Amino acid sequence: MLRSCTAGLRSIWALRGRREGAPRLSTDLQPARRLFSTEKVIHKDWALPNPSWSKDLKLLFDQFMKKCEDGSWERLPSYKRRSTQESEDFTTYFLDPKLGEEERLSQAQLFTRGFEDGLGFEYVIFKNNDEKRTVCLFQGGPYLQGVPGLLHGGAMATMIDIALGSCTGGAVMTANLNINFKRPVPLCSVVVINSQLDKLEGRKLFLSCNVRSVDEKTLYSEATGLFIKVDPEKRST
Ligand SMILES: CCCCCCCCCCCC(=O)SCCNC(=O)CCNC(=O)[C@H](O)C(C)(C)COP(=O)(O)OP(=O)(O)OC[C@H]1O[C@@H](n2cnc3c(N)ncnc32)[C@H](O)[C@@H]1OP(=O)(O)O
Repeated sequence: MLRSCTAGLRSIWALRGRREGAPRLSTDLQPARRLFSTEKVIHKDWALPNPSWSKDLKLLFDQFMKKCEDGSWERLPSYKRRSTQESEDFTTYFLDPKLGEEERLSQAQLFTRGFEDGLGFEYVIFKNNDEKRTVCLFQGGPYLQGVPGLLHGGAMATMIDIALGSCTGGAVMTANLNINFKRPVPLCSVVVINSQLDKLEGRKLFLSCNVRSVDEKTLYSEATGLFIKVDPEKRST
């Protein structure tokens, strides 16, 4: 496991070296990743393959892309910043314009997308709207280490939070997250997070998920979460 991780790292460092002095998104290195405007970093879709993705991750990605062809599944794009509408929902709720926070937050970005390719969180989420469930394919890179050779539990919790959140749609906050860590996850391995919406009660969304190995033989974690739709009539701060 560590050998394959080292090999992966070597290719990551090689890519980093090649990138020095060049624009971060030179198209020869990341042909599959799209740019939607001249504001490169902001609008890049990160939920697409890059050279750090392992064979397992690419294979699963291709399988799910096939499932998207009949419209039953969709791949969720992922940006460093939320869409304008989502940001507006949250900004209205959380930020006091009098405090000038908008300027301070102009550099804010989703922390799972703040790592160089392959070093942190590599993931893509597919959603089945009819079945109210998502599948998240996640490869945790070497900067997410906890116990030597293993993925940090906090990194796993982060991905579980995002995976559960992806089942909700709209502006929600995590109110409660309960995780049972059953087996440690090897660093640089690929896991599959199956999440579903179990119950909707007013503004409360009850969700659950499990985290398994690619061959489904190992159950790494199980979790439940309570998410609350933000109330536009309320301010939290
Ligand atoms: C690829 C794209 C995907 C992208 C998807 C990305 C998803 C990313 C997800 C990341 C999300 C985060 O990290 S969020 C960051 C971590 N979370 C937070 O910081 C949340 C902090 N807490 C809060 O702001 C607040 O407590 C809220 C918003 C959760 C709830 O406040 P509120 O709106 O005033 O609601 P409130 O009236 O208190 O509660 C509403 C109902 O919920 C119940 N309730 C509230 N909290 C709890 C609780 N912990 N446990 C049980 N029940 C609770 C209340 O009893 C009530 O039930 P009843 O009386 O109606 O029956």
